[in-house]
Amino acid sequence: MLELRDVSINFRSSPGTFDHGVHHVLDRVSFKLYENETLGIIGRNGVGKTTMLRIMAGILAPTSGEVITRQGIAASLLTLGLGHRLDLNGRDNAILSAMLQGASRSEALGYLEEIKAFSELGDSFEEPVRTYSAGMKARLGFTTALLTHVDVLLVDEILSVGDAQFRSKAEEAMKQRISGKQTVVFVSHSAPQVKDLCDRVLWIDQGRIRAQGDPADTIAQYRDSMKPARD
Ligand SMILES: Nc1ncnc2c1ncn2[C@@H]1O[C@H](COP(=O)(O)OP(=O)(O)OP(=O)(O)O)[C@@H](O)[C@H]1O
Repeated sequence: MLELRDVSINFRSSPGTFDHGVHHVLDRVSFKLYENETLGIIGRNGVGKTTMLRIMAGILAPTSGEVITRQGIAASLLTLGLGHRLDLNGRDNAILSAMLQGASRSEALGYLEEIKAFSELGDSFEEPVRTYSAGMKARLGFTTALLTHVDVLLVDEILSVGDAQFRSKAEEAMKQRISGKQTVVFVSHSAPQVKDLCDRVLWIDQGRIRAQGDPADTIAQYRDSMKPARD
């Protein structure tokens, strides 16, 4: 339902750096995302996992290559720490985020009570988001994205925040969503979460797909690559 074909992306870095001001992040990456699958993306810090999600969401355009989506498919990026208007309260932020993820205004209003209940924000739901702690913002962001319906859910490291109680509730809700008819791309540094939630895993290294396939096998290869070499 979504395909990356020979996608490369370069960012401009400060002039005078060793790479002459151009930072090559993804280098001719190709893969297909199939309907209803949960695809995990793993790799070291800074290899381009978030960048890949942003390309799939249509937020970033690749330098070269194509992103092919079936007509009418909406992909939405579920990420934390972005997208809140600090002057607005939780309720208005939830409406705004739901609409940015493709919901109509009436659909967004229809999700509100469920978002308020799941996020456990209580009266704070009516308070400006600038008064929220990081964990409260995370609850609001996660819940809004979770309860808004999208064709492809792109999940960036969101199951690693919040307190232990909310984290396990969030993970459970995500599992239920994944086991239903939902196509998901999941970026995480947590091997147990990736093994538990994903059907297939891509390992990104030095701009390319280094390995892909069964989650346990791919994670094992990734881990082996990080072991210090012995002579
Ligand atoms: N808008 C941008 N401008 C310049 N460089 C960028 C931009 N966005 C990302 N980068 C660079 O691209 C590289 C990949 O970043 P990205 O956030 O995709 O990595 P990641 O694999 O998700 O990392 P992490 O595991 O640490 O979250 C990094 O070196 C980052 O500095």
